[in-house]
Amino acid sequence: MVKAKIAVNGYGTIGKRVADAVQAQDDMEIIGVSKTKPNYEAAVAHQKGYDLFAPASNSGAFEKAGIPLAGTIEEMVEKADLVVDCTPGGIGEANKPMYEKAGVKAIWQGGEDHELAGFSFNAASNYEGALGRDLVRVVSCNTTGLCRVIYPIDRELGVKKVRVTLARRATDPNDIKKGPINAIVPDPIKLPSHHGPDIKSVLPHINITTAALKIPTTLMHLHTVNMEVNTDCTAEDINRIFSSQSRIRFMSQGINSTAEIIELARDMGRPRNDMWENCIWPESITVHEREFYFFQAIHQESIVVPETVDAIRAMMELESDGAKSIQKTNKAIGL
Ligand SMILES: NC(=O)C1=CN([C@@H]2O[C@H](COP(=O)(O)OP(=O)(O)OC[C@H]3O[C@@H](n4cnc5c(N)ncnc54)[C@H](O)[C@@H]3O)[C@@H](O)[C@H]2O)C=CC1
Ligand SMILES: O=C(OP(=O)(O)O)[C@H](O)COP(=O)(O)O
Repeated sequence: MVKAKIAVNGYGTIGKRVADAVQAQDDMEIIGVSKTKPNYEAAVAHQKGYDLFAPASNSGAFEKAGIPLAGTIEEMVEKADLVVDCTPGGIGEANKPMYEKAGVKAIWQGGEDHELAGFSFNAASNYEGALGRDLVRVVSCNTTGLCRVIYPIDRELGVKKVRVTLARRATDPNDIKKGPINAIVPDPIKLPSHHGPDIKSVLPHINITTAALKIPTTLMHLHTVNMEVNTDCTAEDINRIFSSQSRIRFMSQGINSTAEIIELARDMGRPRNDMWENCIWPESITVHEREFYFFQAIHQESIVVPETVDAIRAMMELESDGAKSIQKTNKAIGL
């Protein structure tokens, strides 16, 4: 089988995980990853066998550091069928002309606006809409986590409205630049947070409002979700619907915190302690009339990774059935 040629532009928190997940599939392969600076991540990418590309202006720094380059970012893009842009939020937009010039398909992550790609993706919610597309945005980690629960509930019970409060991790574990250290920050102060409008970019008919806070932790986000549905239901019904989703995992056996979820991922031998699934506490599912509540935790560093693989498969038309792609992706990465 000829594999789809995938490049990762921006080998950071998301990019390195996307590269490994793509490489684990049998219908796509990584032809290169890019770094701007010759740091430890660049060295590890090289050790792993990835061809490394960098801006032409920085090639001297790589040479000095003894990290071999395979070429410039432009040359990497030319070689690819599809580029996954994993540069920091707001940076990826400037790369659009380069992708268009090379005639390659492109995926951006949730730090970019919906309008950049014109199509926002979540595998369970709208896989078929991405078939054959040239440009797609995979929505952010929190938005992905919300789409995964809203879509199946809407399909089975009809969603009347959703209200979510998100406690967002302040920054990623490797990031020494950002805080807060000793504060809880309404972020943004003006409601709604971007997550509600982003959900509507995937599921336009959902009535949703979101409020978000940043808290001094790096491990995971935690959502308090409140949904009103159009059909009478019990906690068992909600539990059954969530149980049918392969990317939802129930938390039990003494797991009462995000810290223990990460320890579980470590104990399971997950790469980089990644928890690709939404982590829902079934005990928290509480139904009152047609309204219910629950808590879920979201591992921000990894949740969008399987979705990105599915987005590639849809755009490259390697599989027309979303459910089959989800299954294939899960199996290859060990989910
Ligand atoms: N970290 C997270 O929790 C999540 C991030 N996202 C989104 O994923 C995207 C990437 O975020 P992260 O991986 O966290 O960022 P990051 O800062 O960890 O990694 C970005 C990488 O891009 C490189 N880079 C910077 N400028 C570049 C340029 N002009 N050309 C090529 N490479 C460049 C950096 O050196 C770094 O290796 C953003 O849109 C973000 O909003 C989505 C879900 C979760
Ligand atoms: O996509 C994410 O969060 P989000 O869904 O709250 O935008 C990631 O955790 C990145 O968030 P950041 O913009 O705080 O680094």
